[in-house]
Amino acid sequence: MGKIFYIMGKSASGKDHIYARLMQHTELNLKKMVLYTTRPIRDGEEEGKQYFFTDEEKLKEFRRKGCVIEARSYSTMHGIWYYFTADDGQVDLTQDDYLGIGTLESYLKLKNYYGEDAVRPVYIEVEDGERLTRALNREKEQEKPKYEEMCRRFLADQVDFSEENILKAGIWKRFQNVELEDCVEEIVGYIKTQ
Ligand SMILES: Nc1ncnc2c1ncn2[C@@H]1O[C@H](COP(=O)(O)OP(=O)(O)OP(=O)(O)O)[C@@H](O)[C@H]1O
Repeated sequence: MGKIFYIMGKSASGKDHIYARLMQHTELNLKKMVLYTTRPIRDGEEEGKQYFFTDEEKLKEFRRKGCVIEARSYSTMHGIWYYFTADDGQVDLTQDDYLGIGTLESYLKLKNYYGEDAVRPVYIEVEDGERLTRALNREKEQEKPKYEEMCRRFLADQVDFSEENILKAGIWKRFQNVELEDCVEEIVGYIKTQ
């Protein structure tokens, strides 16, 4: 039976970078599990790579078909952004292992949908000051930096990823992203034992 390795962590903890590095470890044979979002694409992102960039109409269509596994919305400085996971035929756990990225809430919904044993958490942590520095540096490189949105997410994450919520989700293992390569190696070791 295949597993879904699900990367979680606060904003700018390095999820996208870790995801990309794990996909390069071809010996793990992980397939992509790509979420949908209605947020605008950022410079450097590609359709179907970080997300499927879509609109609310598509979300409604998936809802009508009954294949939305989880959906969440954020009231941002730029309007409401939706993120959702749909059972769109991507995942076949009889065949493969998958790698996904999400929130604590979506992790719980995935476990509910695919079964407790099918979903394994990969929780990434970075010291807050360092993480804010990384977030700011990343934002500065954008053509149109969204500093207010960056701050909103930083504050919202402190609530969404509170210690209480992490423990409630049953997450006991955390991977520290100090040096990216060391962190990736540790996760590779963990995946191989699952
Ligand atoms: N170990 C590291 N050392 C230094 N910088 C890092 C490290 N890991 C990631 N970064 C940098 O931190 C920034 C955030 O990384 P990334 O975009 O992967 O985070 P994320 O968790 O996917 O963020 P978000 O949830 O906000 O999209 C990037 O600019 C990346 O280059």
